[in-house]
Amino acid sequence: MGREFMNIFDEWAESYNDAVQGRNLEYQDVFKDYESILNSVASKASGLTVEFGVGTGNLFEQLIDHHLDVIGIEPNEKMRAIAKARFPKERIWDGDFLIFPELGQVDSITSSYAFHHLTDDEKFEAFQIYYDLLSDQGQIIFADTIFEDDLSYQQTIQDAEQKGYLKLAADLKREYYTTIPKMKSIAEKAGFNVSFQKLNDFVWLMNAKKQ
Ligand SMILES: C[S@@+](CC[C@H](N)C(=O)[O-])C[C@H]1O[C@@H](n2cnc3c(N)ncnc32)[C@H](O)[C@@H]1O
Repeated sequence: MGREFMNIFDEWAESYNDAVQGRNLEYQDVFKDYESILNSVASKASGLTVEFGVGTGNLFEQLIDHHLDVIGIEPNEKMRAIAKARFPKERIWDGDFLIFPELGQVDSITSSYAFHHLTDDEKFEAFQIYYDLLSDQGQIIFADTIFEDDLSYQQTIQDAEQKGYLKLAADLKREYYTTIPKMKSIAEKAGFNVSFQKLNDFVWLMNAKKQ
């Protein structure tokens, strides 16, 4: 289910929006061009759109601004409460990438800064679920930290340690960041054509379309 990191978000919920605005030095490069990254996701979505890992609702807001019919799924109670307070009339439900309320068929599955909470096996499980959930022209549009290869992953951890960014280094070691070749293979095995676009030194846009 990938819900093992909920305690981190219990602590981070209140200050999360400071971090995305660059006020947390360690995460400045991770959140560089944050609003434009979210816009890259929202501008590709169409039709009935689900967002996983809504957090405080920043991508959710852009999806609404793009006039999409959106359902948000967020497992952390504190994060969900913040998003719900911002968008009281919208559908923001408890659930996670793998276990969520019945949605019917959807056209776009979106997420930002969240898919790395699943192991690679869970990522494959999620993509299998999404294949059945999506309409024929449906697509997955995720922005998340992902590395070009294992070497660049290890180098990024070393860089963070050398800069004294110990929280960032611990995060990179603890959570399930993957590489582009691994993610490409996961998506293709689940029946998708996938492309990747680099958005900053950490974050890539992944666009997976049903074959
Ligand atoms: C770094 S925040 C990103 C929030 C928002 N999408 C953004 O771009 O600012 C990650 C979010 O993913 C959620 N999350 C963690 N594990 C998850 C899971 N297994 N399924 C869905 N969401 C998860 C966390 O609760 C948190 O709200």
